[in-house]
Amino acid sequence: MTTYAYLGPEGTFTQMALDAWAPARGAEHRPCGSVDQALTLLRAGEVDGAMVPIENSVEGGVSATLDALASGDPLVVVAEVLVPITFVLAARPGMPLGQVRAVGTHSHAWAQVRGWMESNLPDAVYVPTLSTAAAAEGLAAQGGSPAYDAAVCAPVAASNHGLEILAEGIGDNAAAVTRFVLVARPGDLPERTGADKTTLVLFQRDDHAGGLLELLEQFSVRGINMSRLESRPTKESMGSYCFSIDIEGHVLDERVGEALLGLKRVCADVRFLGSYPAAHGTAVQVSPVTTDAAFADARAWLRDLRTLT
Ligand SMILES: O=C(O)C(=O)Cc1ccccc1
Repeated sequence: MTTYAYLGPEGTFTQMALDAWAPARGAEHRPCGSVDQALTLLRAGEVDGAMVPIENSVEGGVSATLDALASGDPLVVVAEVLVPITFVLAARPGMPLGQVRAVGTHSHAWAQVRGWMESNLPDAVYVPTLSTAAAAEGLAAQGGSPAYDAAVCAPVAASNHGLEILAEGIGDNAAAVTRFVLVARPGDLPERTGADKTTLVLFQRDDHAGGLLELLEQFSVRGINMSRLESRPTKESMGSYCFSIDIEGHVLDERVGEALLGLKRVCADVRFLGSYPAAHGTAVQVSPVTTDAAFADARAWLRDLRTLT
């Protein structure tokens, strides 16, 4: 049976993403305490895949995931799942809202309920936890003096632990969506669907004027749209960054292959983090001058030139 690790414990949004992608009936789901733990199990060959959060429509990239994928033994994204996010504030039965002094949750959840907290619990202290469900679990398990009085979590995490809901729908943006990725060890490439994404991490050769432009023009001249661009410190020295990028297209698309060749020339390193079907399923718009056929025609023309002269 296929085994998947995920950011647990039970009741996380990550578990919802994994359930949506691979229902637990047909696969083993193994909860992990952190993104790093899930990826370590995967790298060690103890699980076949790992579901981890990568990006949120309100708070942006999940640094722990981006950094863990950018270094270490190579891993690749093989699928993405979008999950709409709804938060509740939950506490042990009998705790009134007015007595909540400290709130435990995941940093991305806290960032998404800041406005509600400011209006309703302006003096509440934030206590970070490794996931929203870990906050709910910790609250239920704690003895006499809990580190926090309430948890921001999914409704299912509150009910799993017999917590009472003090407020629901507390997210500042009702349309918030989090993007999760299923990561695997490099192996079979997901098939090309025409609605694909490719994830890359680019390391610059050196710091110079127009350096980022030089990387991005590799996409632009080949008609490739980017759907995410983030700079992350390489952790080597102050001011040293790599770029974590999602583009539209599959590594088997000619225009993507050509862009990768260009990047390989101008970058110190290019880390390929996979090509996989985009969750939205909408076919990538390709201009007539960047289709596979256009690249093949141009290559045939050059081949002829070289053999004729
Ligand atoms: O903590 C969770 O439940 C997670 O799955 C990570 C997360 C946290 C906040 C928003 C989306 C995902």
